Amino acid sequence: MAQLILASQSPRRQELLASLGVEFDIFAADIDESVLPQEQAEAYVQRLALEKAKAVLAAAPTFKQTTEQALEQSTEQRWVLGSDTAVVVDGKILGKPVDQDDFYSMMQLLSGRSHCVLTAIALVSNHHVYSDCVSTEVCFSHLTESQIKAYWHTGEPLDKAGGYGIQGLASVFIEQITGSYSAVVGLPIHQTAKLLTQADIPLWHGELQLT
Ligand SMILES: Cc1cn([C@H]2C[C@H](O)[C@@H](COP(=O)(O)OP(=O)(O)OP(=O)(O)O)O2)c(=O)[nH]c1=O
Repeated sequence: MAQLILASQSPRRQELLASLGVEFDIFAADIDESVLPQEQAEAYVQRLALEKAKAVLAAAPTFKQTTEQALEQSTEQRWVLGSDTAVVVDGKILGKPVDQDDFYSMMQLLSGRSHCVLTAIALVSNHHVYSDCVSTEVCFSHLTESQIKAYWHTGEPLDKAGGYGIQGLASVFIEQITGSYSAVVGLPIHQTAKLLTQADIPLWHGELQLT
């Protein structure tokens, strides 16, 4: 078993973390993602990233004891990385669209203007918590009804915050971004590398030292 666990079922996060050249296991967190009353967007994504990581850390001893190899490593410090992404427009937090109507309302809100994408990361062990939150501005072109309809029918929007994937077909609608592209996709590479370095987890299979 690896020293690091990614608490995510997102294939984007898995790819982005793998690009840092770290060994990790994957264990998806199952938590309630409801927004609390009066909760601000930044506090929301930070809370969820931490809750995902802590939920998996709490479950870790159970699956750690499932193999002999794992038992050998049970004294080693284990780290869990959790992350959460939300699209924020006019203070409104957009999660994943629940259906077509929800998706249409999201696209109408995002069309022809800028919005903010917040991604929080939390790296936790039994003794430490390292965290960060990255804000990126994304500007959408004006979207027509037929473009919104065509995009819905691609099947891409459903599992993505704000109902779009900057890395996918929606890239054609994006005029400009200011901030971190990888954070919009789901995991801010630079900031994640910094947290891993704080935790003494080597990058690029041990070939890179970030100071
Ligand atoms: C805005 C945007 C979001 N997304 C994705 C990233 C996340 O996977 C998803 C936001 O939902 P999250 O709840 O942050 O993540 P998730 O449920 O997909 O995965 P997990 O909680 O297991 O880590 O939206 C893109 O892929 N591209 C984009 O441009």
